[in-house]
Amino acid sequence: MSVLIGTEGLYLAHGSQTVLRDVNLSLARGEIVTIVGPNGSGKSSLLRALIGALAPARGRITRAPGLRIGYVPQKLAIDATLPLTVARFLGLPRRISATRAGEVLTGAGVSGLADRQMSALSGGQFQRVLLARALLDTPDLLILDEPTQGLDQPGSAAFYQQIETVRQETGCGVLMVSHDLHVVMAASDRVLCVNGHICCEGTPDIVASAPEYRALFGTGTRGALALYRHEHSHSHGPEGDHAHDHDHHHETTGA
Ligand SMILES: Nc1ncnc2c1ncn2[C@@H]1O[C@H](COP(=O)(O)OP(=O)(O)OP(=O)(O)O)[C@@H](O)[C@H]1O
Repeated sequence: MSVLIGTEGLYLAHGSQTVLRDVNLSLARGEIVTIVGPNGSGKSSLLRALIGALAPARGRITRAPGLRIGYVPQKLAIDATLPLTVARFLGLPRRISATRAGEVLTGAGVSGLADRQMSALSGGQFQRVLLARALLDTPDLLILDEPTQGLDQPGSAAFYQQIETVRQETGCGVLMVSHDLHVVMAASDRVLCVNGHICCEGTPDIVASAPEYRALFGTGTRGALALYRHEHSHSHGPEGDHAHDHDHHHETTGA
């Protein structure tokens, strides 16, 4: 198994606030791993650390030599008044050939969009274009932060299907954050459930039946709007003797 990226005892902080504790993970080529967890649980911070945009407060991140990462951000605001075609957008900041633009758009499942205006794309098309941009460097690892935010259920399912196709065609590893619990459970090889630390992890079946996951998300994840209540209390050794109680209400949209 060829490990692409891993962490050992990783702690992340914003200023004096520790947002993630003692994260140990590893991701291999060809795997699709999804991170789930409530809002503010540290998911985006973890992705940002893995791409090198947030320095560890403690611990280590190891990357395979020469690892190429393609990143799809959570949000990308483009001025709607700016005339910018999809092909031009893909060529920022480095110019690319029309052939290459066509290739990555095809890889993202939207081959006909090159000449469209970015401002005229639907939410789903926009996300596909961001995916196409992430494919430009032929990444070994694709990292996606809530790539289906704002998409409806069929749109989300189609997007994840495209990720699966990319994985099959390129053999890359995929790490993504998602709130689409039902899709996550169907589309991932492994799931990491995060809430300030990794609460539980494993195959979707194992995670879905883990008490920590059920405490966060309940037993049914099929509703269009899942209201979940998180109450868990546990302690971690040997140094993390923090017992904590959470009592949050969260709304997950698009689930
Ligand atoms: N740049 C920053 N400066 C200060 N605090 C930050 C920064 N980014 C995130 N945080 C804080 O770190 C914590 C974790 O945020 P993060 O964005 O990693 O969570 P998340 O699980 O991705 O949340 P969501 O599901 O809402 O996207 C939150 O309390 C957040 O307010």
